Amino acid sequence: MKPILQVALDEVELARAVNIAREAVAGGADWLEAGTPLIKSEGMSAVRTLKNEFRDHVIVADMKTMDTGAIEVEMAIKSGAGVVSILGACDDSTVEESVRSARKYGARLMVDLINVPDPVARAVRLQELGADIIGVHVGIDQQMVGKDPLDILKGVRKAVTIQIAVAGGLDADSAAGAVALGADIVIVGGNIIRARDVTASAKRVRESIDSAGKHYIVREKKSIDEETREIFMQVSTPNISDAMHRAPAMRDVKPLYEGIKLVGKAVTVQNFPGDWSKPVEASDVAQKGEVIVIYNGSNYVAPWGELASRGCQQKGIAGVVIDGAIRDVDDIKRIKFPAFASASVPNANDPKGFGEINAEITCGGLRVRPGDWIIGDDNGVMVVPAERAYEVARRALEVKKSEDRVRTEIERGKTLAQVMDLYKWEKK
Ligand SMILES: O=C(CO)[C@H](O)[C@H](O)COP(=O)(O)O
Repeated sequence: MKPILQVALDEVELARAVNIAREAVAGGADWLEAGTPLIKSEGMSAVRTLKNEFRDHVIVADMKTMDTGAIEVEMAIKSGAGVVSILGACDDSTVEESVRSARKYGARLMVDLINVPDPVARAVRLQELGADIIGVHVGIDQQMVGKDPLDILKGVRKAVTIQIAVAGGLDADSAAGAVALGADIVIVGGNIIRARDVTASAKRVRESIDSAGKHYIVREKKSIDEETREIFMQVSTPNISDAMHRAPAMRDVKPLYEGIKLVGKAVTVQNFPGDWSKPVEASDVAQKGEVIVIYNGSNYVAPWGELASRGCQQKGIAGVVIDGAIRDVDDIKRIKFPAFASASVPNANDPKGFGEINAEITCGGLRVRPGDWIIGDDNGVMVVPAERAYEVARRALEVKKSEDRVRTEIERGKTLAQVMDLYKWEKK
């Protein structure tokens, strides 16, 4: 049996969802899911509209029901859903009521294991209760902190015989992995619906799952730091700011030249104006890929210049960020060493040995601790606390994906206000 490709329409605008669904169907989507955000925003009319537009496709209503199973399942089925999804975390009585309703009105019941403490035991129980499909699902917020549905799938597959659907940040590669591990249905949201070319992206997933048994190779997982760096290299500082609830960048700290992309963990320096020992000694402390971040305390005397930059470049240090002045701007530009500063002056003064390396500092108005992630580009410099780096990177990537989709719609002739339906979402 060919695996089923279910595309989750996690949109808030019905018209956009329908357009995306059309493109996804052209790429090979089998089932279309009215995602929870769409249902919350548009209600059952989302399910009704999808059914009317796509008569030959199964419409899945991702109700995420936690209580009153009978009513919610009934209303979804009567609106056109062929599959209704409820939460496995609910009470058994809610599952039983949902099963009764699904049987009565002729649809299948999917039960979603999102956030269930013991997914294997719960899956066994849900099968006993009459669920038709088990949903192995790692939610979007959980994905952002590194959880992976494929880690749960193996155990659940061994424990139940009913169909299994898998969801949670799947792309062409991991969707194939899910099929290779025994999934019958793969649910893909973001990686299809937010792609610049939805049809091409759905097609990639389609081909990948259809040949999963033959070609799938389990890839080694990268370290969190490696993955974090790779993602930060792909996103912009505006993406990161948006991902951090519009957090500010370093104030007045600007790139020395256009086109810099700086990513790395911070080695910090608290300096005193008119001294340059500690900033330059930090080049001996910093490792390959790290960023030296200096609070200099003055825009009128530079603790850093071309020679320090050359030494760092030789060692593979990613760059320097200075709240304060820099010098030798022309030479630093010529050797293309990534540098950000708030001013440039010719004078440096003397090395004296005051200050401290790897203390907590404030740079451009932001707190920076050793090991925090620093990301700089043409827009400015963002600081991401070490303990949230992976999560912020993943969220920034989601922001980028959403923007890619919005860009496509603008290129087709709409304004940003129209694409986002800004008027509807103004605060009332
Ligand atoms: O139900 C959901 C979130 O709760 C999503 O629809 C599901 O996770 C699929 O989307 P994605 O592929 O973006 O994770």
